[in-house]
Amino acid sequence: MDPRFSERLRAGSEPAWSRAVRHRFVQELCSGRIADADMARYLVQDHRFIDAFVTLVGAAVASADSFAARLRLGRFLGMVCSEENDYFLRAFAALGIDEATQAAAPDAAPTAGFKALMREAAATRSYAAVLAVLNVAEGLYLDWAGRAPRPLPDNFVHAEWITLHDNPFFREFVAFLREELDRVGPSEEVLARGFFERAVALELAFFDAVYAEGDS
Ligand SMILES: Cc1ncc(C[n+]2csc(CCO)c2C)c(N)n1
Repeated sequence: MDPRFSERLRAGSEPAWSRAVRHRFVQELCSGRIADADMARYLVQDHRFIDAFVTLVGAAVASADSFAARLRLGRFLGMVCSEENDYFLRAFAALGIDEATQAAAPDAAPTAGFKALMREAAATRSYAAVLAVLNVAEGLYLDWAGRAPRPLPDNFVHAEWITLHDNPFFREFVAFLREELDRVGPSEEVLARGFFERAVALELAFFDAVYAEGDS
């Protein structure tokens, strides 16, 4: 039997998907051994990612083909704009990163690439294209967070970044995103596959950039 559409896209994105899920950043985060400077560099870039991501979820709300999907995406959007942003503020305070330090860091190349990809997907006005990028941004994070060994690290900066991406609400949301992509993706296969593969490559590059010399 053919695997579901979302799984065919995921399998087609290998080996990049698995390299991202097993990345050094993920290993060091989940063991609590990541250097503060590396975690700080990641979070400053990721906070910029979330800004563009909110635009993308807004595009999903606008392009969804049912009221039920719009409600679900809208509830998720509320969570990202409240609890998740609150984590960043507490983590920045704990790591001693003030607003000036955040503002001084330029976008790393993968951050700029992601912003452009999310804007491009939103501009297609295609629910399938938006879902392809969302499935990567959410599904890949659930995949690594769901494998994190227990107990979680003591430091809340590490532990909460894992539980934000591995909790019942998030699992259900990722399952919903996959069902939606399975339903609307096949009729726009080339478009969906293109966005999916570019997003996986950027996730891997985003993790690599944490350790890139001379990059901020
Ligand atoms: C580069 C990058 N890719 C994906 C995510 C995952 N992510 C972004 S917003 C969001 C919603 C709820 O947590 C999730 C899972 C990330 N943080 N950074």
